[in-house]
Amino acid sequence: MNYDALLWLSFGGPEGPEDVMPFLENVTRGRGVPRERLEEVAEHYRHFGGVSPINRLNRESIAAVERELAAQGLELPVYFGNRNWHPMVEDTVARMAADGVRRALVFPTSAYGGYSACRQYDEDIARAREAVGDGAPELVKLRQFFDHPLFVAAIADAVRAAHAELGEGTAARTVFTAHSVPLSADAAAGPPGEGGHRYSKQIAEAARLVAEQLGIDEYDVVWQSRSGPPQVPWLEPDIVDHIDALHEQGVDAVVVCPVGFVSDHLEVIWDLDNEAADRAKELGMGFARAATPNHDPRFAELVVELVREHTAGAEVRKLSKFPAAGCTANGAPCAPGCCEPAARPA
Ligand SMILES: CC1=C(CCC(=O)O)c2cc3nc(cc4[nH]c(cc5[nH]c(cc1n2)c(C)c5CCC(=O)O)c(CCC(=O)O)c4C)C(CCC(=O)O)=C3C
Ligand SMILES: [Fe+2]
Repeated sequence: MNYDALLWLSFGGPEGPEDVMPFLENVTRGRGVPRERLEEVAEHYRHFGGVSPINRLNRESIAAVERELAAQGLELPVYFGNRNWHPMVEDTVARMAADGVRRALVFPTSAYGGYSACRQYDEDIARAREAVGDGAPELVKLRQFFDHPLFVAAIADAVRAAHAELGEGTAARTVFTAHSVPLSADAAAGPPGEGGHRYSKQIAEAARLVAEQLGIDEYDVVWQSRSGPPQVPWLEPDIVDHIDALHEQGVDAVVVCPVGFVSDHLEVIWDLDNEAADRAKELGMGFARAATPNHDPRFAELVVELVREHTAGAEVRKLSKFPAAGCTANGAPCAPGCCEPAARPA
């Protein structure tokens, strides 16, 4: 096999109250996020004792992937590194080099394109290799998987289960959510010359594929967890406002599916299970939240299948017409100028 390891690359999250502010400062450095927004988000973390579930969830997924690799007879050690919190990717890549890893595949914990969901993970790879210097391993990032049949099937089953939770006979509206991004970032998503909006178009496509599998014709795609200064426009509507709008239209129950995320990290459990669920309750609406795919056995199978595309010539399975993007070496962008970051406020 031409690869020595798999690097699991994620966002990171605090693991105690004293981590919260330094973590948030890492996330927002140079991004013009107002102090009040940081204080507000810090409160969300403190509500859970300053511990985000994201690192634990990643460790659980890694264990499942290790079992799946072993079951398929693949000997590939898995390393874990994050963009914003320990284990930091720079430290992990240094350890990989010390362990003699020459070439590794990288699984980013985001299924989509766009700056925050794809290109920023390339930047993390480049930064980590640069920090290690000579002897840093070659790092090949796995492709976007929002349209992979295993991903779509796992989410479709989760949406079906959430509808079942509300009970037979409840006609709940299915609402897909993803992390909002600045409109300028979405406009710049994708290779130059394609018209942009790769991120929001891929979210819409994933939602369409899930709805199609379930035979659902009526559904919505909305956004959550907006950040940044209030004067900068981000993708809308927000899920909480959308619940109000559905209520006004006479909809009496919703199933919310966070199709933009792979695990129940803090933005899912705060923004959906608290804020959106509370609003639905206030309005007397039924509310159920579809599980994210990380605990579904198909998620580990998906990761191993993406690995096998590189190690065993496995078929590149995908359900959409979007090109298979995001697979790059050593942090290069997919194409020059692909998914450039939004202009930062001075
Ligand atoms: C597209 C997207 C994804 C999905 C792709 C992927 O999964 O990678 C994602 C995931 C996540 N975002 C997360 C947390 C945060 N995101 C923030 C801020 C921001 N997110 C953005 C976008 C995205 N974010 C953007 C454009 C900003 C503004 C700052 C900037 O321009 O970069 C902030 C700052 C405070 C605030 O919310 O204002 C926090 C704390 C966590 C971890 C939660 C946990 O700890 O469990 C995860 C998985
Ligand atoms: Fe975020």
